[in-house]
Amino acid sequence: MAARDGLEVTGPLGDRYDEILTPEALDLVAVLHREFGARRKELLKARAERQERLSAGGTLDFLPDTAAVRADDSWRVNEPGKGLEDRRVEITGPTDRKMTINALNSGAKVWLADFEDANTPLWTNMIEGQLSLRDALDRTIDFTDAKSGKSYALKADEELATIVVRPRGWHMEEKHVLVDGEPISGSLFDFALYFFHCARRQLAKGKGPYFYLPKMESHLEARLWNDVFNLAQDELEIPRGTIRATVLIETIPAAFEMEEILYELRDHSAGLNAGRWDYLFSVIKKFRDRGADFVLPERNAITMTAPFMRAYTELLVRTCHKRGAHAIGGMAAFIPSRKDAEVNKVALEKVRADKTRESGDGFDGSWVAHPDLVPVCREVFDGVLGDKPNQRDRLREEVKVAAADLLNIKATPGDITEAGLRGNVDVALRYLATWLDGAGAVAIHNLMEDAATAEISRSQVWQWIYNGVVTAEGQKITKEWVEQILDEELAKIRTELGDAFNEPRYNQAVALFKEVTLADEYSEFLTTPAYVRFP
Ligand SMILES: CC(=O)SCCNC(=O)CCNC(=O)[C@H](O)C(C)(C)COP(=O)(O)OP(=O)(O)OC[C@H]1O[C@@H](n2cnc3c(N)ncnc32)[C@H](O)[C@@H]1OP(=O)(O)O
Ligand SMILES: O=CC(=O)O
Ligand SMILES: [Mg+2]
Repeated sequence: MAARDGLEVTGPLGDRYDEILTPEALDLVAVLHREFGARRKELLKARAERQERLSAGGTLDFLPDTAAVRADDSWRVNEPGKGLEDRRVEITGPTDRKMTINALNSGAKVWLADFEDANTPLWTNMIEGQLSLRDALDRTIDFTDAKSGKSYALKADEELATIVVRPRGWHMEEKHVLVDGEPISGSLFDFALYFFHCARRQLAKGKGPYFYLPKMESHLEARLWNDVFNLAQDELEIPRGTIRATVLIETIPAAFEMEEILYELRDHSAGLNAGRWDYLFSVIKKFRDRGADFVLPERNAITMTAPFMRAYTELLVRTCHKRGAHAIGGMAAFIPSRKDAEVNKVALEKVRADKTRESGDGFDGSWVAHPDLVPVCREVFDGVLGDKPNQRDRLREEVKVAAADLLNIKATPGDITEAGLRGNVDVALRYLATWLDGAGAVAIHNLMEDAATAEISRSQVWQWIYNGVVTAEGQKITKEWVEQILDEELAKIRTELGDAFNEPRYNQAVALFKEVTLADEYSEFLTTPAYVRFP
C-alpha cells in the first residue's frame, strides 16, 4: 500500500500541476501528515491554553524547566550551509515567475521565497510558486510581461541569491489536500513539496534545502520541525543535518525561548531572524485584554528604539552569537519609488538608518522588500563586515535582558490619535481587498503591507475598542465610531480609485474587517477567516 492511499487532492489541476503533485511527492506529504499531524494539533492547543493563562492575568518568563539548556555553554549550532555563510542582504517576496527572477537577480545574497506573510495561500499561488522554484533551479524559468513586452531571464548561477523557502505557519491548513479525510497542515505541505522537488537540485548546485520557519510560539514547536526534517531526510535518503532553518522570532512567547529553539534545531539551525511586524502583532494579541498597561501607541509611532523592542533585538543578537548562529535583522517597511524622487529619497534614508542600527548592534545581515533597497543594505553591512562574511564573533556579552524588559510595553512613547485609528482602518481594508485578490504584499501609502502588518492594524482596532481607549483628541473608541470611520474611509477609497474600485471585492473586505475587529471574540489570525472565503 502506498503512503498516498487515503490522500485526496480536491484543488483543481492546472497546467503542469502534475509535475508538482507527483505520486512520490504526495507520498512524502502523507507520511509527514500521519506522523506529525496530531502533534501539531496538540501544540496549537497548548498555544490556546497559554492564551487562557495570559488572559486570566498570567505572565511570560524564561522557562525554569529548560534552565540547564541555557546554562550549558558547551553546545553550538551547526555550521552555516553552503551559500548561507554571508547573509548581509536578503530580499523577501512572493514566488510568482516575475518576482522569482527579479529576486534571484537582485544582487542579494539570499532570497526568502515566501509562501507566508507576502503570499495569499490561493491554491494556484501555492502550486505555481513551487513550479517557479523548481523551474528556477532547472534554469527553465522565464517570463514575458504581456503589457510591456519586457522579457525576464536568470543571470548566471553564481550571481543568483541563495533560495530560502518560508512555508506557512503551524496554524494554517491546506484545505485542498485531505489525508484520511482531514485537511493537512499548510506547513507540512509547503515544506514537503519544496523538499521533495528541490533538495537534490540544490545539493547538485553546491547549496542545500534551506527554510525560514515562521510564527512559532515555543521550543516544542521547533522540536516538531526538527523531527519533520529528520524524517523527511530519511525518506529521501539525504543525510540528517543537510537542511538548514532560520527561525523567525516573531512572537513574544518565542522571545523567552530563543536559546531553546536554537538548541532543538541545532543540527539544522541557520540562526534566528527578528521578525518585527509579527512580533508587534503577537504583543498586541497576547495582551489584548489586559488593560491600559498593555496598549501600544498607534502603529506608525512604534519604532525599533522602543525599550521593549530594543530588549528583544539585543537579546536575539546575544543569543545567536553565543551559540555560533547568524542573527538576521528585519524589514523596514519603506518602499522606494521609481516614479517619485522624494518618496524614493525618504525610503532610502529610512532604510539606511534601520540597517545602520542593526549592523551596529551586531546583526549579520538584514532584510529588504524591494530590489532597489539591496544596494543600501549591502553598503551599510559592508561598512561593518568588510571582507568578513558575518560578525558572529561579536558576542555582545554586555547585553543583559530580563523578562521585565521584554514586557516593558507601557514605556513605549507615542499616542493614539484619530488619524492613527483611521490609518489602521484604511490600511486593513485596502490590504484585505488585495489579499482576497490573490496578492499577499502591496505598497500602500509608500509602505510595504503584508499579512503581518495588516494583523497589527486590525488587532489594534480590536484592542482599542475592547479597552475603551480614548484618543489623544479625547474621543472614546467604540464599535459605533469604528463603523462610522469604516464607511468614511471606504468612501474615500472609492473616490480615489474611481473606475478601478472593485465593489464586490471591497464588500468582502468590509465583511472580513468587521468580523475581525468588531466581533466580541478576537480572531487569532486574520488569514483564517479570510482563507475560508476561497473556493
Ligand atoms: C513582515 C514580513 O514578513 S516582510 C516579508 C514579507 N513581505 C515581502 O516580502 C514584501 C516584498 N515586496 C513586495 O512584494 C513588493 O516590493 C511590493 C508589493 C511591496 C511593491 O511591489 P511593486 O508595487 O511591484 O513595486 P515596484 O513597482 O516599485 O517594483 C519595481 C520592480 O521591482 C520588482 N520588485 C519589487 N519588489 C520585489 C521583490 N520583493 N522581489 C522581487 N522583485 C521585486 C517588481 O516586480 C518590479 O519589477 P519590474 O520593473 O521588472 O516590473
Ligand atoms: O516576517 C517578518 C515579520 O516582521 O513579521
Ligand atoms: Mg512575519
